[in-house]
Amino acid sequence: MKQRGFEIVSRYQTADLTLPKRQTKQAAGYDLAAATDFVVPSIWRHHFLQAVWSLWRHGKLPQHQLTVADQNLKPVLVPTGIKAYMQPDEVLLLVNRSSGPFKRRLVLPNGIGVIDADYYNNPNNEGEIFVQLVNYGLTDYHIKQGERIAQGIFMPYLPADDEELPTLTRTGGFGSTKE
Ligand SMILES: O=c1ccn([C@H]2C[C@H](O)[C@@H](COP(=O)(O)OP(=O)(O)OP(=O)(O)O)O2)c(=O)[nH]1
Ligand SMILES: [Mg+2]
Repeated sequence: MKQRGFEIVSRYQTADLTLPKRQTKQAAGYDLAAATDFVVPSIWRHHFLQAVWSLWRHGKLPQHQLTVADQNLKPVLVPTGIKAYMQPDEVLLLVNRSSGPFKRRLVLPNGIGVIDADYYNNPNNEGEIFVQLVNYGLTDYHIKQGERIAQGIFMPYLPADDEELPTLTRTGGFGSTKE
């Protein structure tokens, strides 16, 4: 019987993606790769430097520039083309590779991505896993399709005593529960 694993989402069926793999015998994490080439802009290069320039020229940061900068500082969501199925009492934790910051200056701004069991096949995006990334390096980082950008670790999770059971059905991710 199928317990847990990965599948390719429909929109990438013809894109020649490979399913996440563990690299060594006792590796805990299944490496997830980018489904497309993707540029992760450096936060400094485009925004911080512009702000310093503006401060130097005008002695202040105009509000419109702050608004634009804030929008542009939003993390990118890198598609993996992969969805994960698992048991109802399991979760897939999405964590950075240690080489993320070390070699690429890439971090997951959410720390750990929580991929819930009920995200799988949700009606909004089929449960495709996205990796949120921020590039704190000085230059833009060009991810190549197939480059491993994060790893997923399957874990069991525990419910609290006497909880009021949730009734909501997941329809998507990234704030789909409206808060
Ligand atoms: O790095 C991530 C984190 C989450 N997700 C997906 C899977 C997860 O099941 C869903 C919701 O994640 P989470 O509960 O952490 O985010 P939220 O802001 O609470 O969104 P929601 O209101 O949809 O629960 O988004 C990803 O694809 N990548
Ligand atoms: Mg949530």
